Amino acid sequence: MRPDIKICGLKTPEAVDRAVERGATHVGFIFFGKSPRNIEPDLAGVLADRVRGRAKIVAVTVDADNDDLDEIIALVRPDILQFHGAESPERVLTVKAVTGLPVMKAFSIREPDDLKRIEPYIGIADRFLFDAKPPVGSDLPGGNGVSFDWRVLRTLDPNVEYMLSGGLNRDNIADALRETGARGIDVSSGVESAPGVKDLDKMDEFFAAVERASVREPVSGSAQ
Ligand SMILES: O=C(O)c1ccccc1NCC(=O)[C@H](O)[C@H](O)COP(=O)(O)O
Repeated sequence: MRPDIKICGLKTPEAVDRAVERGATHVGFIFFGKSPRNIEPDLAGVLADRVRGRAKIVAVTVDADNDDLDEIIALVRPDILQFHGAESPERVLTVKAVTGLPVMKAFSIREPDDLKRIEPYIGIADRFLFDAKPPVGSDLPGGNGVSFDWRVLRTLDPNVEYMLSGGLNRDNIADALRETGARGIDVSSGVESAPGVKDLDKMDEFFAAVERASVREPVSGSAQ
């Protein structure tokens, strides 16, 4: 089955349009000043309006305070909040209660023990996003274009809903899907020509690779 596909860090109408034309189920906008993908909420709102109703609008923040979240929600009207910082389960619960929006909570993963950190969020976060640990010296908690060892997810409860993220690209997405069976995938650097610059051809190639991988997918567990 084709996974949900989130294209993250969009900044231009061309990139937003292409992502959704090619079948992105989610489009992500980054609100983090140090990121080359940072976008002002008013521009993100304009871009979101181009595809509203055709793809889920995801607002990505890092330990954002209430004022920043209020502004983003008012101007972007996201369908989902992605928390990519150290937001506590209590913070996730409070934001969900106040805003009525679902929250996808990101975790950086390197080894099996890292998965234990999701436990307090089960039943609270609506979905998880598993990303790689940032390289030493990186200013960014995400969008670093590095992968983690997907075999770590072998021990994960199959009922846990997550998006696989971190260093995905046209060349490794088939292996990633085969190894994890992820029902959602997320990409940023892998469809860029430079940090923060989406490459429409790379985006096309990524979607084509996902299609090929989804067609080849074995029908394990099926009687037919
Ligand atoms: O992408 C960023 O610049 C970013 C900055 C701060 C917090 C989160 C960020 N990205 C979040 C995402 O969902 C990315 O798509 C994810 O980390 C994967 O990125 P990549 O490894 O570049 O595909």
